Amino acid sequence: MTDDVLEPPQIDPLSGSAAVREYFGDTYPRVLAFADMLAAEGVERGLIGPREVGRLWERHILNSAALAPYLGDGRVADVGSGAGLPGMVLAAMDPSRDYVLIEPMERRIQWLFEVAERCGIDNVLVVRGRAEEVTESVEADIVTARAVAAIDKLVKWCSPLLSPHGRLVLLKGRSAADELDRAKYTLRKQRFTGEIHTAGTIAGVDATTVVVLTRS
Ligand SMILES: C[S@@+](CC[C@H](N)C(=O)[O-])C[C@H]1O[C@@H](n2cnc3c(N)ncnc32)[C@H](O)[C@@H]1O
Repeated sequence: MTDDVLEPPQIDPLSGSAAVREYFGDTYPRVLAFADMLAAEGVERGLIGPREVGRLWERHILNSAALAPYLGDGRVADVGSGAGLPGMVLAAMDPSRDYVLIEPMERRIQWLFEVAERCGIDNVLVVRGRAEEVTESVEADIVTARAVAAIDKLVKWCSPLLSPHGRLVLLKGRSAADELDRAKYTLRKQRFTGEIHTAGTIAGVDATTVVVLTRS
């Protein structure tokens, strides 16, 4: 048996905190509705591990939100949305534009539809497929992704989805610099330049690493 099985789900102390409410402002109720649904059903539906419930805001909701300042204008497609991270969080924070959530697994697609409906996040278009299979039907100015693949692969899969001067905005861990280095031939071939940013959200929550790849 693992710790995951033995540890009961906990309530994330950040949920409902003044800092979180202030950070999300008017969009807090939509973000909260999604976070509550993920906390209530995510483990049973195989979307998150049991230990994630007690750290949902720091590790997942705020981590996803950290991408928001790097998006810029244009159409956004989130590749490999899974439980809705980061795409559903970003859509909940930004109701005035549409987000395309691309995900190949039927079970996760069903989840994303239910979240959109039950949480009133009606600015998402959920598309079933792998990124490299939907290039005929999706065009975006910005592609986001978290925990889907290494940068080299993501660029190969996602650049056909992007408009000519489009950007990839990726949540990455400490491996960001190594991944960029390993992707250098692909980046050069596809005319991307990369920047690494340290992106914070609220005080006391670890900053995360955001990689922005811009095509010239
Ligand atoms: C580890 S999960 C991460 C999910 C979510 N982005 C997150 O951070 O929690 C990876 C997700 O990418 C999806 N995926 C894998 N390969 C993909 C591809 N080629 N195109 C789109 N999605 C893909 C998987 O189905 C899965 O939902």
